[in-house]
Amino acid sequence: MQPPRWKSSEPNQPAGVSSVPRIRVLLPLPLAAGAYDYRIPAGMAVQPGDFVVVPLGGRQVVGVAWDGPSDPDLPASKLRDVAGLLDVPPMTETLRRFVTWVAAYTLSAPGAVLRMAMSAPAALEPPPARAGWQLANAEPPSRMTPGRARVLAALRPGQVMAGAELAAAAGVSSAVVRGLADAGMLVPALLPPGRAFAPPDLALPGPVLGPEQDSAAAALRAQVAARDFGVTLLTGVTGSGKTEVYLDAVAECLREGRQALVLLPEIALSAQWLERFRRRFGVDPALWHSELGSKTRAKTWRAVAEGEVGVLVGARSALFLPFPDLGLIVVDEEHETAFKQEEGVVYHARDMAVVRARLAQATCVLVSATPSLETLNNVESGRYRHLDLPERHGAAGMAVVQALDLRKTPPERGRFLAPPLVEAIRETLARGEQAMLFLNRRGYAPLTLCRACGHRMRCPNCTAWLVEHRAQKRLQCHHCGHAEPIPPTCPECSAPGTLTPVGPGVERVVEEATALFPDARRIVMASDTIPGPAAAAAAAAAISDRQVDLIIGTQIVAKGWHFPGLTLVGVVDADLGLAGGDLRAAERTLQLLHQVAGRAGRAEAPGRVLMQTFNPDHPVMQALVSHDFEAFMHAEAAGRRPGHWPPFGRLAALIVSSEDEREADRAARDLGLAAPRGDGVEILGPAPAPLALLRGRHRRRLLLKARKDVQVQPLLREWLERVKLPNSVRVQVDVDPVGFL
Ligand SMILES: Nc1ncnc2c1ncn2[C@@H]1O[C@H](COP(=O)(O)OP(=O)(O)OP(=O)(O)O)[C@@H](O)[C@H]1O
Ligand SMILES: [Zn+2]
Repeated sequence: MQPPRWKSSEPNQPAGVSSVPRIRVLLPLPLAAGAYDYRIPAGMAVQPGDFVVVPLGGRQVVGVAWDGPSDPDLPASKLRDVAGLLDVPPMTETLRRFVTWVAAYTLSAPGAVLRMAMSAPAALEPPPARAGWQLANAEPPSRMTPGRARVLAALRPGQVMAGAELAAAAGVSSAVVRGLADAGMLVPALLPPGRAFAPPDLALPGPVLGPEQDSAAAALRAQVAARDFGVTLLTGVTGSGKTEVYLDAVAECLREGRQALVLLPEIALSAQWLERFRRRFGVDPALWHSELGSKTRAKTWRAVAEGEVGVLVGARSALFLPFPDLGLIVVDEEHETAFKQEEGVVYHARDMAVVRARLAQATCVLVSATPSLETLNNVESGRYRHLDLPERHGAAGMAVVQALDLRKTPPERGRFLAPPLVEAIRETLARGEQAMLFLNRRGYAPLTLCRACGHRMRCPNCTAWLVEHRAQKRLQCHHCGHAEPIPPTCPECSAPGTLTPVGPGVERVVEEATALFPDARRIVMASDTIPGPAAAAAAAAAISDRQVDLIIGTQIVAKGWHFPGLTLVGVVDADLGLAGGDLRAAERTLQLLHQVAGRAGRAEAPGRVLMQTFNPDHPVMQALVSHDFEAFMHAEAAGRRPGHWPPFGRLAALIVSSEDEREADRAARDLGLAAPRGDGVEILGPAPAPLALLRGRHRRRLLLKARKDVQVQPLLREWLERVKLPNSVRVQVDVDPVGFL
């Protein structure tokens, strides 16, 4: 093993009971036990943070030397040796503490969290060295051509250049370079590692900020320059320039020589954001999301660890990247549920961003036009600062929002667009402007029903209806991916041709719009038509270039798009998110509809938003019409405070699941009987989850509701320890649940 570049070669003797030097090593595996002890062999120096190779059973595993004392009762004879040290920058103490913190908060195995911080295994191997050519100290060759002379002149003594680059610099073919090597004039040499990411150009002028933007930006810059922990909520109506303002803080962070991380809820839909970044800094930021190829992942992870990445834009998992000195974390659209990870380690990236910022002595900026009640409550209690941009940038005013009462002006039979909306689209298109129709439901129809017997087509694996996708002529489950052809007869009563689609999905709206506006150039934006970042970028470009008149889509269209020609937004079913009785149903519906509405009228031409609803008097509709988000959130707070619902109390959910229904019931009952009791603690359930069957597993839920001053983690830990469950039963713990399915 070569001495690593990253440390002195002095062997260390960590505190231990015996004279045998030992160290704890955390492995990226979901082991409940946490770190294991290993012996440090003579001549090896291992410090907490070092990436090490250790034996585990019959395997060699890469882990991280961890903090804390080793187990004094473990005899030295039981210890196995650390097998090797990897040539990677060690994991910082900040990141190690973050891993430990997240594990404790979410009740996850520390190794499961560590795995998220080591999510690019290939990055732990040294980057492949590339070979190039260097001048040899040799006699000039007997045959000297002008081409050969140019090659030799292109290289300074000691300089190494790649063959292709050298040939290009000399204007010769690569055969000429090879010929010189054969003649002994050039010798192979290793190229110095190149920079994988170009540094952002801080000399480029940003936009001239308006007075309110300017004072918000100045406050953020000061916070970043203070190099101290602090959280700021940046609010402002859609189109007020929040992005431009926080990019100023990013620039300040780079000037401080620290790294900046920007979390976006859906990085695949961020083409316009990336373009803006490029304009501002002259380079692309590093990216991090689940669709990166493994090579790019490895390259990015390594470059982050080596401090070479100034700005990284990523999805929630980017929080676990090994930044050496993070100075700023921005969480854009902080209210978005996409920041909640629901599988594996269940965590909320917005909340964990605050934790990582605190551990790193960094600034955290939460950005939204419609912040969550959690965040507003933190502003109210003085924990977070608040900066607000009250107006749209430039000439644009806020769009006029109207609720369209479907009871008064219903659509024609079998249609879904009410006459006033149809008329508004017609006028908009006639003016040469763009219109958008939004329905947050994929497919053609959410339900297929037999007209003869009333049978509903359901998923065999989930508590869910099958959704018709007409283009594929299939019924699909949106939870488990089950798909089947549309049967010619009803599977229940065998009546032929009686299966009927009920309700609209976005495909059905497209069908209706096509019939109504056959000449309009349409684009459909749903996850099946916009499968990835490239498709999203192409769609955005086509809309910006005015190659499209009518945009029809699911929540993809609500994202931060800036389409100057778009003046009308029609919401096909504004009531959609209100059903279900979820704690945050109203809040979330408002946030989503506000965001869609915010796409209209962002340039000079005024915008208009029409929301089709059966509840025009609902507080959500009223808040949207009056643009009074604040009053709505006050009312929300007033509704939640007395019952100690979040953010005025704490929640944790246990989801018990098994392939065997009775086993799931038994386990849920046993957990219910063993539930913690006491002052300020309440247990709701067990009860079947709304998705009582999901991917073939029967699911039961228990909810622990506690007063704000109660620490729920120890309660949960003791609770789970009290109950012995069969291995086939899974219990998922969700601290601060966002979804209740
Ligand atoms: N000071 C400025 N000078 C020039 N252009 C600006 C300025 N501020 C904002 N803009 C432009 O106005 C548009 C809206 O700004 P931005 O996207 O930052 O707003 P936002 O508040 O983040 O919007 P949303 O919440 O809808 O995503 C963008 O095209 C942006 O480039
Ligand atoms: Zn299913």
